[in-house]
Amino acid sequence: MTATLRDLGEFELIRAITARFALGQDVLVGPGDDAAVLSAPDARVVVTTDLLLEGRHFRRDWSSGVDVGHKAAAQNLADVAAMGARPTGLFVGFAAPGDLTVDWALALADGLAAECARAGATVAGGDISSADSIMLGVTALGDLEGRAPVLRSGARPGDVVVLAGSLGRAEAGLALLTAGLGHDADADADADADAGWTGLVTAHRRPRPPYPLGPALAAAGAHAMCDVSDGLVQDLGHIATASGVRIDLDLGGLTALAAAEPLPSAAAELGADPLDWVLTGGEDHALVACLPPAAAIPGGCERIGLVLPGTGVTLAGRPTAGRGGWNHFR
Ligand SMILES: Nc1ncnc2c1ncn2[C@@H]1O[C@H](COP(=O)(O)OP(=O)(O)OP(=O)(O)O)[C@@H](O)[C@H]1O
Ligand SMILES: Cc1ncc(C[n+]2csc(CCOP(=O)(O)O)c2C)c(N)n1
Ligand SMILES: [Mg+2]
Ligand SMILES: [Mg+2]
Ligand SMILES: [Mg+2]
Repeated sequence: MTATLRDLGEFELIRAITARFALGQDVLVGPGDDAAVLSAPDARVVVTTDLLLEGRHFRRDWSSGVDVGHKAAAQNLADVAAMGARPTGLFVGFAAPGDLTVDWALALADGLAAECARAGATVAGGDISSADSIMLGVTALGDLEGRAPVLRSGARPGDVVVLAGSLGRAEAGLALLTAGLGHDADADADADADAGWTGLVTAHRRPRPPYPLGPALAAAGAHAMCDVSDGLVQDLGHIATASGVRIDLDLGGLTALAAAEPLPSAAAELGADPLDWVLTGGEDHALVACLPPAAAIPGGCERIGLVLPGTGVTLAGRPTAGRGGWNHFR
């Protein structure tokens, strides 16, 4: 019989989970005391928090515990990188039903640890409770290393909009799973197994934000930056509003992204528009930044648009109305 959380009990579970987390270079006191202690030589610490709920952000029949751990960490670590900071520590609030297997909970811890390792961070603490379905509340910290934080409000007309990371792939993977396709893709698929439709499903299960490019874009002089959690048009809309500018997207560049296999073949199978996935798909956690025109674009980033006077987000000068993104209450 497989042991459940009820069998193990809260404190043995905490012991088993925290044994999976190494003490990171920035963590002076990790899990085990009333609070953690992190070093912050720069004294400017970035802090962000996000929820991840079963049924809303993931399904247990579509994602393994390791997958959910990767996703919960990535969702928060990308926000740290989007401020131009280097991720340091993660705090994980975890609630689950008592009949969840211990194996699932420890797989979650392994996924969290592995994604933290991708970003150079570690899990420094958390909390555990019981609940009717799985709920994760993750908080991430990062070090600005002496740089100024890159806000949503700093874009200026003339800036070039650049993209680091992928767009539309997680949304395509979700669409495949929803249609009952890709469900057979191995639930423990390695994040590097990114060929074909399996790679799209993997992108939904384990987003791979380009963490080092957050600090790199900040160092290159980015005026504004955010990660794409809800969809490119919607998230750039936040930059446009906060900065009081218009952002015009290049049709050619985005069409090329939508034309890159396997997006078009998956879209054809589902009767979907791959450009819609690229423009409105969330959860790839790419980084988008507005760079001054003279700045060198860091390797791994590509130009996708231009900042202009005005308001809103346009595509080759045309309104993007009707192309929105994820909204929890609509
Ligand atoms: N319940 C809340 N209380 C206080 N501040 C909040 C709350 N929810 C969101 N915010 C703040 O609003 C801002 C925007 O939050 P939002 O969650 O939209 O951004 P995000 O985390 O980058 O995106 P996403 O949640 O889609 O990944 C952030 O500064 C966040 O701290
Ligand atoms: C089972 C299941 N159904 C739907 C979705 C799609 N989805 C959920 S939340 C979100 C935006 C980002 O979340 P947040 O804004 O909370 O960070 C998206 C695109 C999913 N991932 N899993
Ligand atoms: Mg949020
Ligand atoms: Mg964000
Ligand atoms: Mg959101």
